[in-house]
Amino acid sequence: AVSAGTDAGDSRGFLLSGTSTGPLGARASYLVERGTTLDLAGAQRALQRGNFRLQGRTTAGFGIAAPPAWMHLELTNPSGNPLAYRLLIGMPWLDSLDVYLVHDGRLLQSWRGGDARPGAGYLVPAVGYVFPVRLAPGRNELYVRAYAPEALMLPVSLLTTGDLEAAELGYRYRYGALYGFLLAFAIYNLMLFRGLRERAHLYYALYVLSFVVLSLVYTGHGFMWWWPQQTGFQRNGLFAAMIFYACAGFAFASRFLQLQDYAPSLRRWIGGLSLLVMVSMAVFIAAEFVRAAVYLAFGTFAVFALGMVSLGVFACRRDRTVGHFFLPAALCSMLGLSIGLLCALGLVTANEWTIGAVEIGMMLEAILLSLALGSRMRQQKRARFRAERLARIDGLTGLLNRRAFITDAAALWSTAVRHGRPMSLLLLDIDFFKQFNDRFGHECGDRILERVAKLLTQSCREGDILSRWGGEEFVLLLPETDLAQATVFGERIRREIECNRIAAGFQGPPLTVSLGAAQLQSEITLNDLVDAADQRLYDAKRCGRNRIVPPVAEQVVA
Ligand SMILES: Nc1nc2c(ncn2[C@@H]2O[C@H](COP(=O)(O)OP(=O)(O)OP(=O)(O)O)[C@@H](O)[C@H]2O)c(=O)[nH]1
Repeated sequence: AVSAGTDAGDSRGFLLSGTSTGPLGARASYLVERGTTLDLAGAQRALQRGNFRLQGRTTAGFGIAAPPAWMHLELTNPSGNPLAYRLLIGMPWLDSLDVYLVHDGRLLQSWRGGDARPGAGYLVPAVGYVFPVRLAPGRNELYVRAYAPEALMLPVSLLTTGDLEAAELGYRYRYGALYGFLLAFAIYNLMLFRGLRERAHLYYALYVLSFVVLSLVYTGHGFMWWWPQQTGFQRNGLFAAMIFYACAGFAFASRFLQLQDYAPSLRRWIGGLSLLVMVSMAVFIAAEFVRAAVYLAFGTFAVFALGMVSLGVFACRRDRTVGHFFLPAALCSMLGLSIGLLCALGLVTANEWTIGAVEIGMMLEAILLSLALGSRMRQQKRARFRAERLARIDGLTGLLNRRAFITDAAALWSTAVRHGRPMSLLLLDIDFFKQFNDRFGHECGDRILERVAKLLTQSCREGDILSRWGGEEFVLLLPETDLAQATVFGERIRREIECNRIAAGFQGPPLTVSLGAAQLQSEITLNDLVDAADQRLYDAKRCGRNRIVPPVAEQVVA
């Protein structure tokens, strides 16, 4: 939205044409205020003495924890009429900003801005400080004194009202999208944490939210809209959010990369250092050690940028699948963060893209991590499903175990009781299994159990519940089956096992089974039904084995 104006001035001045100028940093000269504080007259004298220096960059940078700096810019209006412009100092986190417009050596107007002063005068969030200047015909001079203890840069340009509005609109869309996306992502992770109780989601939500707070502070959105009078909060909020962002990021990385499984001491170190950094920052803020807070915040950021990528590499080297998702995501955000840091240190020229690199990196990271979290969730779901399945299954026969039987039977039980439907239970026990085991060995015993299980599975109808009750005992719950039908079914099984030569291959007597059958009666529990069948199984054993009780002929009396 910004076009370069006509430049026919000398290396320090700028000839205005009425259109927007590009960044004017290379046209201005600068003086860093060391020791004594200068007022306008002092700055003018320093200029005359030749103490102002060119930086030769489109945007001047003074690094972190820098003292206040002065800028002087000559603007020549060659037309016969005043030119109205918006002077844009594109740095929303300046603590103090004094702008003086001098014409023919006379002060025409001055403005005061900066977020160390209550009220958000002249601040346009994300865009910077905007002053309405009228540049009279002839030679105008701008003197700007700026101070930002965190990181000082001075992106200066003159915009027409239309170009400024277009730029503002662009920023509004950009931050609307950024905050909307990140907040939705944070809420999504908080909900996942609530449902799954997995702390990686909580830490990620905190990490994203602290970035949003950090961005609200440094773009001035928070100061403009929510806390225009709280200058202390504006300054300390930045330091606190920087530290919290890094610590939440490390906590998330430790958890997400499951460091506790293969690098528990590294995890403890990260936790300990994070705590130390947070406590130190709290002390610096309370004691108003601003320089110490600045160094700690930026130092932590640098360690964070390196640390996140190193953790990703470490996890990949340990063959952790999550590392392969994490590393590219961390690379995106850390690249953005590093560009932002270099920009703050004055090592990279500040512009819309270098200052916004952190946000772009953060968006990319969130997108990549949402894929990673999704895949991790899928993996965990599969593992949980496997574990749940294994917990229900008898390892030898592959049938349901006793616990799973009781759970599954409960559902059928209540339906049968509610609707007065018949239901029966068969308890089956292999005869003389001990002898068989003793004679042919435990291994052969196992094979027999597997074969009996297979035969029972093939004999069952859909809807029956078959389970290994324990040892060489099996149970069958038969819905929609009365006692007569159950005993017929049980008898068929008994005969099949007897004739099927289950124990073929072993030179021994044919394998037989005994069964007890019982039918659901009103007012009894599943336990009662099992007990009744067990009693009959005992009777079957007592009466010589290889039979079902009640026998098929007695169905009517049961
Ligand atoms: N191979 C094998 N044997 C098992 C398993 N579970 C239990 N057993 C054996 O099954 C045998 C059951 O013996 P008992 O309870 O005396 O019953 P039985 O020999 O079948 O005699 P009756 O039931 O009275 O006909 C024991 O020797 C157990 O060690 C298993 O998973 N594999």
